[in-house]
Amino acid sequence: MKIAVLPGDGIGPEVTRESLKVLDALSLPQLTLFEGDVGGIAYKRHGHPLPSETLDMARAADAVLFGAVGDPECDSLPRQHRPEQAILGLRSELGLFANLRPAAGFPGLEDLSPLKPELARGIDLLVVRELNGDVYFGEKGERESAGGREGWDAMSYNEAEVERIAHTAFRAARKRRKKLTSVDKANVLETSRVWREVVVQIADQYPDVELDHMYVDNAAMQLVRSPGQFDVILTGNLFGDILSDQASACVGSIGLLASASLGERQTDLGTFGLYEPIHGSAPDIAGQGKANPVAAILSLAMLLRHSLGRETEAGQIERAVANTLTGDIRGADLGGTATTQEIGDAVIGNLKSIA
Ligand SMILES: NC(=O)C1=CN([C@@H]2O[C@H](COP(=O)(O)OP(=O)(O)OC[C@H]3O[C@@H](n4cnc5c(N)ncnc54)[C@H](O)[C@@H]3O)[C@@H](O)[C@H]2O)C=CC1
Ligand SMILES: CC(C)CC(=O)C(=O)O
Ligand SMILES: [Mg+2]
Repeated sequence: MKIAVLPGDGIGPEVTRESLKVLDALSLPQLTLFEGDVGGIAYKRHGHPLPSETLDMARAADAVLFGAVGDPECDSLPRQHRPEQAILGLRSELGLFANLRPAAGFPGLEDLSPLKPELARGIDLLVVRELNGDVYFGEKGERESAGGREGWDAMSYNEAEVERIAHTAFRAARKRRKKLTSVDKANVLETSRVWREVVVQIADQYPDVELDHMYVDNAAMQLVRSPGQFDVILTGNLFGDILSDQASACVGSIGLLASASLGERQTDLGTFGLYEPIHGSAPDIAGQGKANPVAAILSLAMLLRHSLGRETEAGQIERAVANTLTGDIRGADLGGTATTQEIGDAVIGNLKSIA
């Protein structure tokens, strides 16, 4: 079992450290970890945010454990050298087109959600976000216009791209409550019109899954008005990025939500994938011990489940996190005073009493 560990920038190394402590506590046999530079730190050390050694290391592994990238000191670099290009590059180079972002209310945290407790309690959804296309990967540039410099980014989805992510979402819905909401902006965007037509075609193969469609503006509103109505949300790269951050706040904090980015490659152990918290490098709290490591620790659980075939250990970590959150160990994001390290230690303590 080979895991490439890419901690990255800001709070990335801080939360990844806690995940690695949890992994260590599991004492899994035949596990080899490789650590690589990625993001702003990689640019500063190697002149590129995604050095070829890092990409090769990720390719050679069974799974990638990723922290976060992003560094204010790099914000004015040309786009190809910005830290964010590293995560975009990993997603596209590794063919990771399906981003799974589960969001479920944690018992004991209902009062910490900005929503009413009864609404927060009802959240149990999965955002299935397409990760290799959309406006993030379209042509982009700057040109002269009558109004001065004009920035532009092309948005597009082709049928094949929509088909494969739609299959992922329908299959996920089958294992859950069998309800799929496809979120688009088909009343305005050609990209979304093709998206919706393809999703409708694919739905024929999943008659047991109830499909509905929602415009993204309405979806953003419904997510705070009545989040319990959602089971699986299928959407594109941009809308999925935004809606999943919003879902995290509904649950209580962006420091709680994990993600798996999967493609088609199978290994002897499972599906190759990259696992990361949904949050970024949070430079505003980096180096202060204020980062909540739960999202990173739950990302490790997803890694064990999807890429290493370790469902038992994944479930144990999830239970240990849930038990920790029902206790009184809370980080600053949840109104408490526990440090990143203290939260990680508490999860390990709970894990030891479960495993
Ligand atoms: N996958 C990645 O590596 C991502 C990288 N970024 C990058 O991260 C940098 C910062 O971006 P932001 O828009 O500020 O998003 P962010 O997700 O880093 O932070 C947003 C807010 O949430 C808080 N926060 C985030 N994670 C937290 C945690 N684990 N515990 C407690 N509080 C937490 C931060 O302190 C901040 O106030 C940028 O350079 C951005 O491009 C942003 C999103 C994803
Ligand atoms: C940093 C961006 C490239 C993407 C992002 O915000 C995300 O994937 O959540
Ligand atoms: Mg994001």
